Amino acid sequence: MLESAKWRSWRWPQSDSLDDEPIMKFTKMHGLGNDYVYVDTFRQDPPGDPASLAVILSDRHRGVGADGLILIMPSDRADARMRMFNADGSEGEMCGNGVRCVAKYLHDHGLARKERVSVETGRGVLQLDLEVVGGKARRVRVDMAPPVLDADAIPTTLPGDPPIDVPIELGDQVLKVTAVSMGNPHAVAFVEDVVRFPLEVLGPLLENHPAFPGRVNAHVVDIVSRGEVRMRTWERGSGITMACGTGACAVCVAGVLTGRTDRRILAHLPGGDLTLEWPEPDASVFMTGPATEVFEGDWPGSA
Ligand SMILES: N[C@@H](CCC[C@H](N)C(=O)O)C(=O)O
Repeated sequence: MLESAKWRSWRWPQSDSLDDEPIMKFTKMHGLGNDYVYVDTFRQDPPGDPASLAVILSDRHRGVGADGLILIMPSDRADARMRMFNADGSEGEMCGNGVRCVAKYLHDHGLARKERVSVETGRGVLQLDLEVVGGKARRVRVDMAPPVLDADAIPTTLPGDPPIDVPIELGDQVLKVTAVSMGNPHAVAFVEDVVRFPLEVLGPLLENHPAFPGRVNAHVVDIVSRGEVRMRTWERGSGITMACGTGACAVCVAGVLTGRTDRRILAHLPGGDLTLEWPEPDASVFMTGPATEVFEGDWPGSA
């Protein structure tokens, strides 16, 4: 067969397993490029196996393409409940960029048409204040609850409550990490230059380090000033992402605990900026940033 004819008769492989699936409506949203497929289970049944669905939908070549899946569900304690699944199908207790998008969805889609909404998460019920412009929520300020600093609860086997600047070995490198939980676990390392840091190599080593029995979200940070930092993230279960909201909160807390930053900071992430504030030791951390809806779709599609 001529080379050109061979290509004309070749077909993209189709996945048979999708043929009999019922149509599921979804909304693609992101906070600073940290993107998820959102499924509203107020208006349709929840998917039977959200962990497997998260893996399929997140695939950037054969799926919708996302850092994971977020279910927006009815709650008897709040305006809605959120469950989040990483791209590898593991469930995260909390997602800062995700919860801002959930609040925007509740407002813009008429499920809670008000400027203060509550969302039940693995970190408890959180309160979120919306900045509404032209009838749509654009920015959201979230009361992220106080950080968890007890090593067993983070969880980590590193010494200290919390562990502060503890050296750990990653391959042939040593990195000093501060561990904080915002409902989900974070390890923060202050480095010289976040852009030059080999996050794609050391991120997975830190995520899976034995000192973190539940794995960990890994962040590298460099200090611009006492009120401004740059950070990059390797997320547990999703790899490098453009932003991590809970991670930025953990960076704010780690900056204060290590004496490097003030209690209010502007964090520059690859996807944009977040403002973080931890007003006093036992207080909540407050996170402010944008939430964006990109498009709605059906899964599986009609092709
Ligand atoms: N992107 C998120 C965090 C998502 C969960 C995380 N990967 C985990 O497993 O804990 C954020 O914006 O906070």
